[in-house]
Amino acid sequence: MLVEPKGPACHTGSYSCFSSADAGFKESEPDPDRYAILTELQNVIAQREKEMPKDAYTTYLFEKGVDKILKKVGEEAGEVIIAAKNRDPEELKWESADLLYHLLVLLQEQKLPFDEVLSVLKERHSK
Ligand SMILES: N=c1c2ncn([C@@H]3O[C@H](COP(=O)(O)OP(=O)(O)OP(=O)(O)O)[C@@H](O)[C@H]3O)c2ncn1[C@@H]1O[C@H](COP(=O)(O)O)[C@@H](O)[C@H]1O
Repeated sequence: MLVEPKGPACHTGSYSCFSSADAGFKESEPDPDRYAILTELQNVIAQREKEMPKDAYTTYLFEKGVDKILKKVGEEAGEVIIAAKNRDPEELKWESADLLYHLLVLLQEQKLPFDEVLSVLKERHSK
């Protein structure tokens, strides 16, 4: 169940009880590990491709092959476009997550390390 607080939800007056301060960070600073989920997800996807466990959705995608994965990337990109066009932030959040996941599956299928994509961004940024 999702609830949207109308004001501070924590007795400390914070927006949420789940503050980054609990993890040893100042609330004003972004958690430096906040993108670690991408690495974790990439590792799980690589593991799925190697082990192909039954009943895993990622296994299903690898079994179906590249055309299915490409179709999903296209579909999810389309859903991102629709959500943005409708100015629906909740939908946009979900569809963006779907797109990122399917993109990571595609990169794994193509044997293109996600690191190399990040390096391109870093290189562009540093110019
Ligand atoms: N992040 C995701 C993720 N995002 C989206 N999806 C799946 O992508 C699908 C998108 O929904 P759709 O309605 O478009 O597709 P569908 O009708 O279910 O399937 P299709 O027949 O269209 O392919 C859903 O089945 C979602 O479960 C994901 N499936 C898995 N993960 C993560 O991948 C990791 C490995 O998951 P498993 O492979 O399932 O163990 C775990 O960390 C998961 O949380």
